[in-house]
Amino acid sequence: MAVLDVRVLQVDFDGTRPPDEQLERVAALVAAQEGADLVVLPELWLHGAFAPERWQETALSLDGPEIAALAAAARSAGTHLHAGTFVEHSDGGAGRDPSSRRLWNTAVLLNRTGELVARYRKIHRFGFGAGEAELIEAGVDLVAMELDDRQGRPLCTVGLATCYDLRFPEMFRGLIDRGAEVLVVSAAWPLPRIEHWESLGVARAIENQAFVIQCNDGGRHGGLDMGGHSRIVGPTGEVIASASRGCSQLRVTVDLDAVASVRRDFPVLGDRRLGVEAVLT
Ligand SMILES: O=C(O)CCC(=O)C(=O)O
Repeated sequence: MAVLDVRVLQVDFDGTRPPDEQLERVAALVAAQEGADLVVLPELWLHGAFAPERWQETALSLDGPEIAALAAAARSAGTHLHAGTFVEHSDGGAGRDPSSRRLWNTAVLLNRTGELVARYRKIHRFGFGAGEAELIEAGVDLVAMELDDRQGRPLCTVGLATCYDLRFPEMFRGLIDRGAEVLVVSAAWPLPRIEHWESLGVARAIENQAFVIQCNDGGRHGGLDMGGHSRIVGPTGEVIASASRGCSQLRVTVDLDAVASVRRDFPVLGDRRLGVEAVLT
């Protein structure tokens, strides 16, 4: 039986803790996850989501000290780490005006030895023309990546998505077409729409017959209460584990074979009809 020991770390952010303290605290939590295959963190836990005024100042480069600290923590625990998302900058070269830097909301996946193996730049930017939609560049690439076991054998393929992406089912279809069996959603989803977070996570699991791992922020970002309710949903839509609000951790051993058996026993994915408009007209 192929299993994945998953730890979801629903960490908080309140804007008052200095970033180096926040980083140290979260890296220590990751380093404590010995025995995990995959640890997941939420969106913008270091910068603050809904705090766009902080993004230029706190933007980081993926080869900088913050990712190095998290890589050391992943290596120490011997786990893959979905490190959540960061405001990533590309400064376009020395001497360029920092206010004109390009920014992305970028998810980072590190392997068991701390090597950065995948980078996913959020494709769907939230804000309807303001905030993230105004200040952050849109990613263009879907990212699915194979994880391995402790002996280096293939374990499963994870597909990466961030927060608002959850509302766009076609993106998740693209991820399963790239082999994803486990869909990981890192988020800063606000409390007032938490029912959407829950329902959409279940919907993405059912329609794709895949595990969905949802890691939301706790605490307050930019004065907005985050909804928490991180969850792990199975490939028939069953909620395997669910957190409440605030700081919380989930630990679940997922039976990866369930994806193949659900897809074999109820093979709806084989009935997809691409180009359906053409068929209907
Ligand atoms: O879609 C939503 O309701 C929340 C999305 C969001 O907060 C985000 O992508 O940052």
